[in-house]
Amino acid sequence: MTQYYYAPASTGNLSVGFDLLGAAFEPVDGQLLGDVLAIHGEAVQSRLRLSGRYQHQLPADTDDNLVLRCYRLFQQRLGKPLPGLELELIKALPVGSGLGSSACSIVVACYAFNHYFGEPLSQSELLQLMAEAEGGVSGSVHYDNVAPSYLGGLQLMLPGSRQLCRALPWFDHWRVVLSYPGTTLSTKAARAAIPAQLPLATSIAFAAGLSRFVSALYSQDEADAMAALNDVVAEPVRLHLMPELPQLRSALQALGAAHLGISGAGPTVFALCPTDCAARDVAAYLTQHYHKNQDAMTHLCRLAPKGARLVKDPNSCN
Ligand SMILES: Nc1ncnc2c1ncn2[C@@H]1O[C@H](COP(=O)(O)OP(=O)(O)OP(=O)(O)O)[C@@H](O)[C@H]1O
Ligand SMILES: N[C@@H](CCO)C(=O)O
Repeated sequence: MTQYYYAPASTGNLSVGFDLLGAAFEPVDGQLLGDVLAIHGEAVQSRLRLSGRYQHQLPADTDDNLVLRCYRLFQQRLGKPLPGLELELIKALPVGSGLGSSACSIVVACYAFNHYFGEPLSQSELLQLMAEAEGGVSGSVHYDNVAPSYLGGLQLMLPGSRQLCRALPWFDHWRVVLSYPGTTLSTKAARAAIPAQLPLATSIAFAAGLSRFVSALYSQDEADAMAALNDVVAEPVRLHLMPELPQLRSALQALGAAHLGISGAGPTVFALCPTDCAARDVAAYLTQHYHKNQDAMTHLCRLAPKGARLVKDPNSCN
């Protein structure tokens, strides 16, 4: 019987935590915003079929698809060959979008293989495998998309600790509007814009912003958490890739958004809103002013408490 697995979209950095903070989001209307992987059965040789809204953005040769690359990596990690699989990737996240698209495929694939074969890898072994696979795409290992997509929620990376990452508190009424303009930005290219070293004043401002945000979440000081959201690391050097950001920010703040930031490496933006009403106005504005082509999409979301998991057949009506 076919098994369907799902992993949600994610926003890396969340403005104050470059490479250290990431959140999984889901539309409030109950839609799935993330990739689905179907395991239809076993075969002599693994085969991958592509479907879904953004299948046209994937490499034509499925051998280059991250799903099959992850299956090879998974077998290497186990140190033994596994049977071939009949796979289908339902690609719902645009590639190079800032929504953690490659991470989402990696997470859903690694999670599915581990579940299907009886969970031979522990949670932290699987997370490490996912981060290595993601590092192969973006040029350096970072967990801020794979961790939330795998585990759900808002995740703070803890480099050097055994736990690897920890879920942070949030505000349940916060809404996040994710808007993808339909154009592409390569994560590798956007990472090349980040300087290898930061001046001391920027390093202190970065540490201060992240600490202030995390401490405001723990003390449930909403105003302080919102005020802390200021990107001093990535936005200043990536602004030339997304020059509309300052104008969009002013317009959305006038509509009630508390913050507008770059989702991951962009070009998707995320707007944090304190109410549903403000989020609806912000979503309407972004749909009208930020969409560039037919591939564009805007979703009114909340934090996704759950990450990768088994789901029902997404094509069935019940
Ligand atoms: N299943 C897949 N999903 C996404 N990208 C894939 C997949 N398989 C192969 N790729 C390739 O991996 C690369 C992903 O590039 P990149 O890291 O810039 O995008 P991304 O992860 O979608 O970005 P972001 O994290 O900003 O959403 C592209 O070259 C793409 O063709
Ligand atoms: N932290 C990563 C996220 C990529 O989606 C970056 O900003 O490069």
